[in-house]
Amino acid sequence: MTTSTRGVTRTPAVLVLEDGRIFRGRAYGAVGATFGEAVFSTGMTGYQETLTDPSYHRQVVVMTAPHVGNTGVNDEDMESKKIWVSGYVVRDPARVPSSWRSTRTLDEELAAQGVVGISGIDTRALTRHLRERGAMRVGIFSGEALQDDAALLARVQEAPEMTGADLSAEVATTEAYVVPAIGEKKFTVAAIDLGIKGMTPHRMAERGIEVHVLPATATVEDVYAVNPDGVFFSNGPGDPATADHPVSVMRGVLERGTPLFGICFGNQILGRALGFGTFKLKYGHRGINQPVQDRTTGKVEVTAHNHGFAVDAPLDKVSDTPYGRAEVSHVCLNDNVVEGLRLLDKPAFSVQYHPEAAAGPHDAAYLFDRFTSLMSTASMEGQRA
Ligand SMILES: NC(=O)CC[C@H](N)C(=O)O
Repeated sequence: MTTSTRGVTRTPAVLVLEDGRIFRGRAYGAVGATFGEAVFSTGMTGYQETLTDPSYHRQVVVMTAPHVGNTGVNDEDMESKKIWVSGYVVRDPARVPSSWRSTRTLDEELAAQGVVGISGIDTRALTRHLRERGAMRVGIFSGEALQDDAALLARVQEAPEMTGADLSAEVATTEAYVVPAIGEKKFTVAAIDLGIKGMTPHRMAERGIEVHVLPATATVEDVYAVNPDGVFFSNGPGDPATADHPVSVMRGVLERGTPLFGICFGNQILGRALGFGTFKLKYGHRGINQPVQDRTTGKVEVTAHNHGFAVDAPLDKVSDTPYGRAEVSHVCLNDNVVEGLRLLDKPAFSVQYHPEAAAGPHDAAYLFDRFTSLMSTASMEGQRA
């Protein structure tokens, strides 16, 4: 038996960073070898939502919270059908989960899904290292995958980098599907799935929106075939610089002036569609307590984040774009990173963070209401025309 149902195992494991720093611990979840980009998340709760967020595809997530797995795993909090992180790093796994909703331990779930992890390492030291040196490639090795350190390091250095990675098609649906409105149907939205989280269509459905989730490969014609009142671009993994197809679809939507909303990858795509660049942050934002200011109201909200890239747009001026004037609507108060964009002459906006709040605070839920009111206004104008 190489893993234990109680999160405690004596099977040695090693975490090797691409710059040669090594941490030794114990296997957690599946035993074997895995690779990805090492990133840290500061969320103290919500690990199940983090693990199943498709935006974490090809990332090895380091939890800064020292005790992980306390509430076990249930069937309700999944953001997608499976765990997407490529590896998981925790300090001290819970030995006995305690929640009335829990049906199994986190360790069992990781093992059942073949997700290689490591526990018993100094996650604070690892996080400080990533904060100083930046997110970088990493490997976790246990069981038969253990070799001498130099051989493991060579394997890590051969793994693909996140910069330049085009990953949406690896996580998105291949078939369109519909999430029905809850209660009276008021609007139809075409949602481009670049790695969508389950809570996002749900938040729209709660507001009377019927959501047609379309594959990442959907064309402008596919979008308008559902006769949408609004178009949504989802979160997703990878480097936004590679997302040429969604950028061209979004430009088609902007040309027609249909109400448009984007979250995270969707914000980066709006940035690119408007002609701004995107860049890789040194170590990104991942957690559920990031302060963001909505510059349109001055209010500060506490928000959920998971992004490693950001839009490069001027904070202090309105920009002229091919689709009219645009401005930075939201900014992160920790580091002044662009957290939202809006057009002044068209009903289009986006945020870099996660108003669907899975997991996370609900401060930003008003953004779904903003999208709904853009659709209401557009439909009233349509009736007047
Ligand atoms: N959650 C997301 O949509 C992440 C977007 C992008 N992959 C990034 O890391 O910045």
